[in-house]
Amino acid sequence: MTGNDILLWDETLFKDLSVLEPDYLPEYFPHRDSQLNALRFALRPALRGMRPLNCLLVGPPGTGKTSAVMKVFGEVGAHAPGVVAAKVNCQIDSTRFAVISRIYRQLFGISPPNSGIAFRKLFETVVNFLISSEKVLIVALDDLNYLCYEGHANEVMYSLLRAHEQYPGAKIGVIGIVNDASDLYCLDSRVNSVFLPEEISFPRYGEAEILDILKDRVKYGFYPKVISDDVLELVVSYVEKTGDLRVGIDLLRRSGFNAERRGSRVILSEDVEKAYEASKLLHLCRGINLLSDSEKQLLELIARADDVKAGELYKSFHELTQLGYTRFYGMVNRLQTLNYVDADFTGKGKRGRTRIIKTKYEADDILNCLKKG
Ligand SMILES: Nc1ncnc2c1ncn2[C@@H]1O[C@H](COP(=O)(O)OP(=O)(O)OP(=O)(O)O)[C@@H](O)[C@H]1O
Repeated sequence: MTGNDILLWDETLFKDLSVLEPDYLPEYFPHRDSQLNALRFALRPALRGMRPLNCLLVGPPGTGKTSAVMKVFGEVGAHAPGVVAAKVNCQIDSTRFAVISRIYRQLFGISPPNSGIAFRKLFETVVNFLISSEKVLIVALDDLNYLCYEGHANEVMYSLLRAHEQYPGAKIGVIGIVNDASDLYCLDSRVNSVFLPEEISFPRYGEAEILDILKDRVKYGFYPKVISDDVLELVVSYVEKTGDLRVGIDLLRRSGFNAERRGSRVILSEDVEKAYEASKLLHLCRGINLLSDSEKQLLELIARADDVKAGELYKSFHELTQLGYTRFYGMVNRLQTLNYVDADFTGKGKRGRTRIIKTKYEADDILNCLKKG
């Protein structure tokens, strides 16, 4: 190591750390042109004062769904004075009152009166504003499945989508964002018959796409020559495992901190390897956090049991939740689809083949995420 390789105490490797923050909305947003265009097309009627087409954005974590909506909302804000947009994170705001409060705050820039006001009153204030100002409202419901888990999805969707029936002249469109369309199992026919969304799919990014996107973050986030092509490729290989770009951005940030901690001017593969231990949990914990309470209980039973036979697992699950076999079976399949568990038929049971269920991650990592959630 030469003197030049050593970082002085007041020096940093980061040219602009904000570029590596999770909520940063990048200028360069490649590989999502068709999804952005589909969104723009669906929202186009709003620019002419009409209700837009509703949309459902579907794709695994970290594939750019939220960012795509924020990009298009930015365009709408800049070019369409007759349209107002609001984004609600349903993980945080999971009741009808919380959703409308969030919308209120984004429309009026102030919090609604917080004591004693009913949902109906708040909703009417929003709708009356839309009617009198002749504005169209677009609401993005991020992680919409959370409203299903909390049992509020139908009332929220119903209020927004059928507002025009009760308040003629109200024009509201909804963009739902989910990881998996089957997460919306709870929507009833009254909602489905008006939601009828344009489904826009966000597939996992491939290796070349991940590299392209991360190169841009490296260019603006770090000083030149902080990360070599080889080390960046190592980062990409880790991201490829999950397809979650958030892991990649987090990995770059943590690797930079690790190199700084060593007092080095360059990020080495050891900094990335060390950072991955923390970053990989980011993906896992976020995914686990999105599961319903019963799915979390089931995953916890599997993680605690090591390898477990399906029959035994069902017995413990039923004792814990009182849920029946059909729900259990559906949840095991979902945990398998999400890649948290293996549930293959192996060995022989007394009455035929047995299904052995085990986690695909370290049980401790899963239990840690469940504890954090
Ligand atoms: N095409 C892209 N170009 C540049 N950055 C991207 C792109 N796609 C995603 N990102 C970045 O990856 C991170 C995750 O993206 P985003 O939050 O939009 O994903 P998501 O699909 O909404 O994830 P989740 O389902 O977990 O909420 C963000 O920091 C975002 O800026």
